Amino acid sequence: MSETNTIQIQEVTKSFGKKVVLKDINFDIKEGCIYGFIGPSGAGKTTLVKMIVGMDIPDKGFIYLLGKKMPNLNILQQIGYMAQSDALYMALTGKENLMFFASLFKLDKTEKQKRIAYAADLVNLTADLNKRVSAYSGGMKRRLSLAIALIQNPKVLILDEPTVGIDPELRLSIWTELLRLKNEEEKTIIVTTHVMDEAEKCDYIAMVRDGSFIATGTPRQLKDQYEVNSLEEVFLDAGRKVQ
Ligand SMILES: Nc1ncnc2c1ncn2[C@@H]1O[C@H](COP(=O)(O)OP(=O)(O)OP(=O)(O)O)[C@@H](O)[C@H]1O
Repeated sequence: MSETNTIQIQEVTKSFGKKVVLKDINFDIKEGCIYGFIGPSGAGKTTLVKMIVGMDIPDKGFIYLLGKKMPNLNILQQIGYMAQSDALYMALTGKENLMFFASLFKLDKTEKQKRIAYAADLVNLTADLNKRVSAYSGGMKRRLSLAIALIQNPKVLILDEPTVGIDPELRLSIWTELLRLKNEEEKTIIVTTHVMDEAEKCDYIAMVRDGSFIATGTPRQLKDQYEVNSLEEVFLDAGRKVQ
């Protein structure tokens, strides 16, 4: 693992109307590590990842990704983003969706074909690639969205609840692949999740509640610090302390 910061979040605050959704967040994300943003619905996870990707702008503070202040269109090729709701072309087939998104990036023809085959295989969609997306189940659409996030071989992967609606077997194989991408290709990965056993697989965790990071560290550090055996207990204890 390198010590380079791929993402720096500095004093980020964001409100919608009168509601402060993120309060003065400071956090560094190191290259080649998996980070989990864990927290209940409405905690502010999606708002934060959207600002990291550059789809929204902080009211106060800054986000730097690969040394560039976000938002920055020039580094979109380096960011694979999987949103919480699927943004797919329903009338097109899975393959056509992958081809469309691949065409947004600078990839030569052979590379494009290779990436499409790799991404489809990873999410177990190869056999269904010629079906229209309108005929896909919810889980298949999530899997296609994940394949799209990987299509241009980005350095940074930002995945908003990537395994919701995905069966346990495929969930496991997706995690195996995320760990491989980290270990062998030094990808930096952010995952938001409600699932504590997924949090255990992350190198670092930020527990988010009411717009603040209430606890951060490795899973081991957090359990030791709170003297408990599970991340669920850490989350509950950390939540009680800030009340
Ligand atoms: N565009 C918006 N306009 C107004 N309020 C918003 C907007 N986007 C998010 N919010 C509010 O900001 C808060 C944080 O939402 P966010 O989607 O970031 O939470 P989350 O932690 O990702 O939750 P979930 O796990 O349900 O996705 C919520 O109260 C939400 O209603």
